[in-house]
Amino acid sequence: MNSLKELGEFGLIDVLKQDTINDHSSVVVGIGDDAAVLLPTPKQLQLLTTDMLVESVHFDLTTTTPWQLGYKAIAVNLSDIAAMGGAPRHAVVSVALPHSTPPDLVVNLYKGMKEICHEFCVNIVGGDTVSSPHGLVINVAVTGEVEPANLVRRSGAQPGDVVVVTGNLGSSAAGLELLTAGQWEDYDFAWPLVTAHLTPRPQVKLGQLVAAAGATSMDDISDGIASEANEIASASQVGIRLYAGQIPLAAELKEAAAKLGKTPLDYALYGGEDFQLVFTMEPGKYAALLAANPELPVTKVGEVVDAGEGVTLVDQAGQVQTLKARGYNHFRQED
Ligand SMILES: Nc1ncnc2c1ncn2[C@@H]1O[C@H](COP(=O)(O)OP(=O)(O)OP(=O)(O)O)[C@@H](O)[C@H]1O
Ligand SMILES: Cc1ncc(C[n+]2csc(CCOP(=O)(O)O)c2C)c(N)n1
Ligand SMILES: [Mg+2]
Ligand SMILES: [Mg+2]
Ligand SMILES: [Mg+2]
Repeated sequence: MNSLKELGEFGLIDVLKQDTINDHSSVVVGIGDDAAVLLPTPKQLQLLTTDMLVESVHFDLTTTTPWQLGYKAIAVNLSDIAAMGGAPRHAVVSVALPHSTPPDLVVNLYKGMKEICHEFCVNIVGGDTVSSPHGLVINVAVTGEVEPANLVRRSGAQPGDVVVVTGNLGSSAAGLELLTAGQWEDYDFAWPLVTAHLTPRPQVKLGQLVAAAGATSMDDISDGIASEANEIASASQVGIRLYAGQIPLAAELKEAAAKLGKTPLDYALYGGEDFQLVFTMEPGKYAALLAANPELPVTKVGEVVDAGEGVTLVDQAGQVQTLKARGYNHFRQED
């Protein structure tokens, strides 16, 4: 397998299609026909989402292995299914490959995808393979299922609800900066941050759990909590008040931020790509959720308030400032 030219489009697909089905019971036809044929679970709502990763915009092949890229391409999509309270089921994967791409790179890309698909019982049931004149592009679309009663949208937050996040925030953005700066291997604190950036774990189990526990709105944190809080506030027609001192930060992020000359909060609020979840819930239900699951990796970071208050951040000194949606934006560099 020396080059894509020798292998050809169809030779490559033949290699890639091995070990792509993890739940045979829901796939009638997988890779190999004009369309996949799937058996949905009766009475479940179908979810469908897609996210694309573009070389130099979302990843740099000098700091990301093909395996890690494959893992992340699926993870970012599973994260959107998690944010609806659903279980992921099937994926289609499209790749645009420069002519010079070594076939091994594509095989390793698929190994990373197959690993996370196996972990979350997702089937790769199709895709598309094309050539690209400039850089590698990978687009994934994923289906999921959710019981109608457990569906969580961005639009259900109510004044009085608590605002809660899973995991820690800001690690991924700091990891990206360490990767870009190079020589991150010299620092003990770098590994968990770099890992958070390269191979984020989608919070599928937690998403389903908090959905069943009565979350009123939910979003995954792809562009930064400042951006997602504004999205929930606008979809729900409410205000949101976040407390800077309550945002969960990894100990390693604090060390890295000191080294990189920024505050950890900058990464946490605006960094993006954490792929944690932010959700809102009536306080009594949140207390019951914590009582039943004392070890749950969740942190209350704020409250839902009336729309008139807008989206604000209360700093450690009690000062209130407007929290702008200053997360990652592909076309705009916000202030
Ligand atoms: N080119 C497009 N055509 C149609 N719908 C789109 C397009 N781009 C985005 N959308 C839709 O707009 C909404 C917001 O998309 P967005 O990509 O911001 O959400 P997300 O996937 O949760 O975030 P991220 O891409 O940062 O992970 C979604 O409903 C998405 O399906
Ligand atoms: C090489 C390189 N440069 C910059 C970034 C940062 N970055 C790219 S997209 C994005 C937000 C989510 O994207 P989307 O809204 O498309 O899902 C972020 C924070 C990166 N990961 N790699
Ligand atoms: Mg998207
Ligand atoms: Mg999302
Ligand atoms: Mg997304």
